[in-house]
Amino acid sequence: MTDCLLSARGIAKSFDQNRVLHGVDFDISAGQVVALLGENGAGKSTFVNILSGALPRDGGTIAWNGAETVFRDTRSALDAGIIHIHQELSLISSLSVMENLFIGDYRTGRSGFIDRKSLAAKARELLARVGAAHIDPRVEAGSLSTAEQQIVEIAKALARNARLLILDEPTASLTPHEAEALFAIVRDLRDHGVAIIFISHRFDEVFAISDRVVVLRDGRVVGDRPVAETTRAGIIADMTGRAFTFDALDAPAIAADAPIRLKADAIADKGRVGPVSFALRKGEILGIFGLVGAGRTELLELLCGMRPLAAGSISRPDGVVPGNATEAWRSGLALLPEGRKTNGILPSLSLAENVAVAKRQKSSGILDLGAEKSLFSRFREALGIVSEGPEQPIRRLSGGNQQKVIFARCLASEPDILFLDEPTHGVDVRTKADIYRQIQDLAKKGMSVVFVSSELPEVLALASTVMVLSRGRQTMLAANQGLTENDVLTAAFAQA
Ligand SMILES: Nc1ncnc2c1ncn2[C@@H]1O[C@H](COP(=O)(O)OP(=O)(O)OP(=O)(O)O)[C@@H](O)[C@H]1O
Repeated sequence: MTDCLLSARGIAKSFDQNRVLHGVDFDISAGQVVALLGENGAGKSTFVNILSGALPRDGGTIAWNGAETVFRDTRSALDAGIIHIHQELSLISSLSVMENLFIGDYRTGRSGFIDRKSLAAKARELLARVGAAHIDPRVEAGSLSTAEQQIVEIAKALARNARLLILDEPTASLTPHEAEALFAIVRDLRDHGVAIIFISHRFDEVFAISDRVVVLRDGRVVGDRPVAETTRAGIIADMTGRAFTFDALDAPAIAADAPIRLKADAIADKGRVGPVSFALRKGEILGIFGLVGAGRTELLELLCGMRPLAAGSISRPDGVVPGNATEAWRSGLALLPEGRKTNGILPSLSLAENVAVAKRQKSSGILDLGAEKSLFSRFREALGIVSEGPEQPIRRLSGGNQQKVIFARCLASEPDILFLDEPTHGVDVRTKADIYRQIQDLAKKGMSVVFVSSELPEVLALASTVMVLSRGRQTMLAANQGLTENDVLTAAFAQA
């Protein structure tokens, strides 16, 4: 390619004995959107981390604008205009949104002090460009939801002069509406000559936005085609090495006389969510949908005792309503939180320990090493966790595999009610199907499940009952029989 902005040849990388990239060739031109696809652990993040200077390579060359280059660190890649937005967001929670947006690039006024007024105005302009005018640039970044933080990260990239933008799962916690707003920005950047590498496990998005599709399998490029010459089935076959069909799911109906496991009566917190009322029955799968900021995560936290109730009441047949996370696990509730890096993984612990931690808490700390390992092995097989073994530290796993470990932790505690906040965040297509099947099997065996998802097809495929929140208010609670995407979206935009 002559007009290549970046051309990588023979990129190789190992972690200890584990060879992760085996000579990857990759080209991208200005104004092109290339989707980089592959199963969890295929090497996508490792490859883009090398491009953005975050990881050194063991072999191969990178030409930037035709000249061979070595980006020794992220700073030098950043200076060249390579901006990498990671799967796990990197805003500094204690700083305001605007400080995060212009970090290292504060403008000073005539007095030499930071001109906060012009900073705020510029921040508002950027946030408006990414469809997030509702975010106040003066609030702490840590007070935003994961999805809102994702949007701020994109705005932050706009604040710099991106020439190559790497988006690693940018829409994982965005609803279709926000994802569409993001794509409008991506298209706009592309039309202005920015090259974009887009990593996603969502095929619709790949087809909606990419010019070319590159597929990695076990650290090798196994497909590199214009998007017009690819099909979903062809990509999946490249990714997995075999044809793969996604069995249609049928959302289980719930008997009206199934016993109630949890009842919420007009519950609300101090302003972000409520009033919400519902009764969750044995074997029921309640899917909660809503736009970013609708209060979905806050509702799960209220139900698990991790956020104080300001109004209403929660009741369970055994009378136990937990007041904190430990009580929740002990009383038979399990929560898979949103944002696995901040709330989910215990980074310095092994895989086996990460899986066993909740079960251990439930059984008052008694679980020996052998039991932990066999617990891990059971879930490794069921969920296809790609790892070197039970003692590997979790921080060394790919993002999607970390998500599977946290899911395994929830299942291992054998809860009565499983709360899942974006359970398939960063998970590949085959594992997604495995997770859906597991959730349905568990529900058939009597477990009740409450899950939040930004993927509307996921909600409609899995849930027996659908709840929609709009700006914290409940705008729909209906059996999932004959519901359409349009019904749910209408409720999500309703002004309750
Ligand atoms: N810091 C590390 N130390 C050791 N091994 C690592 C490290 N980072 C990644 N790996 C290993 O490299 C392999 C590729 O991981 P990578 O994160 O690049 O995959 P990925 O394709 O981005 O997956 P996902 O879709 O789950 O994000 C995995 O087997 C992972 O365990």
